[in-house]
Amino acid sequence: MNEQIITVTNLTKQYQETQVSGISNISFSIKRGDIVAIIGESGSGKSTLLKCIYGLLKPDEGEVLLNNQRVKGPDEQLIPGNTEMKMVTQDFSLNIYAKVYDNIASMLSNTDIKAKQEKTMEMMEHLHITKLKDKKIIELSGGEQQRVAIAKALISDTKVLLLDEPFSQVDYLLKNQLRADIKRLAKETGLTIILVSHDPTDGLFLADQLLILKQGILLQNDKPETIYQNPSALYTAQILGNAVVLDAVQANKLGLKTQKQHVVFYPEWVELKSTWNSRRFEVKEVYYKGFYDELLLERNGVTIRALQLNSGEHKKNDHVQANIGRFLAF
Ligand SMILES: Nc1ncnc2c1ncn2[C@@H]1O[C@H](COP(=O)(O)OP(=O)(O)OP(=O)(O)O)[C@@H](O)[C@H]1O
Repeated sequence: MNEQIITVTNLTKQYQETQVSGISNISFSIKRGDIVAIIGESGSGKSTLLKCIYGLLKPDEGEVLLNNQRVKGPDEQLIPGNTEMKMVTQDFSLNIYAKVYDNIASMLSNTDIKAKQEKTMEMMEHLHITKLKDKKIIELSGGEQQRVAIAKALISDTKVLLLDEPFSQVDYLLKNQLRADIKRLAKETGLTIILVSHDPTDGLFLADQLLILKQGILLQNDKPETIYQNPSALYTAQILGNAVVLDAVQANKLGLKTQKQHVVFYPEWVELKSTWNSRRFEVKEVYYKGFYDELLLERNGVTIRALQLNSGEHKKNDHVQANIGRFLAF
């Protein structure tokens, strides 16, 4: 069996000829059973790419292969989309007057009623919505509706699940739970998942492969940890983490030499010491974050951020030595 389930080649879709909009010359492939996260700022082309993969939008150039078969565009078939893929959009496409159970079960055939009941109950358990079984969709919160929509997409033995902002409606606790459930489901069932998100932590937590989009261009395509540790552009570091960005003048004031325009590092790359032979910074603010503090440090009029795992160790107005162990220049 082919390891790659999806291959995207030179995919281009422009909405307007004069402006940058849509996506441009995107190529990548996806391994069967992987979770792929598409991350980028608003308007970077994430939904356009997802719709082209699903066959809802016709690309101007390039193609998408699913199991070596070209995905047909909306003008080539009666019902746009693809039967081997399921897409959960932000409007959920549920029958709002029908019950949760019926919405999910409606995806299965009636040939074996017992199997249909068992499978529906099992899927509701996976998504933690068993208690909502007899409620109508209209009576549910946004987050609950989102879980029903995912259950409905998953139950029909789909090969590829496309999720557009899957956790936008759920609270922090449930989001973590759902992310873990989706990861487990993907690994158990061999399902391939492509998700689009504003939230970089979705990609870092969930994905086997991360795609970074900027203005319709694919900037980086790699494992999340590789991209996080080695962002190829300033944009990537900013979008993925809580990166500190200094211009060359500021960097120079801290003794960070560069020929480039910007210096970038993550707060966790800054090492703190209580004694200060050199690199003496003043603690301007301490932000309590639970099991760690984020410190705002200043030296020569330049402010940086650092983490202190030993919460409370350095306090406001203290002086510390801060070594920026590693930085990148762009
Ligand atoms: N139907 C359309 N007609 C014209 N321009 C469009 C259309 N759909 C999207 N665009 C433009 O294409 C670009 C990419 O849009 P897209 O919706 O793919 O971005 P996105 O990354 O999904 O954004 P968001 O995170 O805000 O949903 C944007 O500049 C958008 O304005």
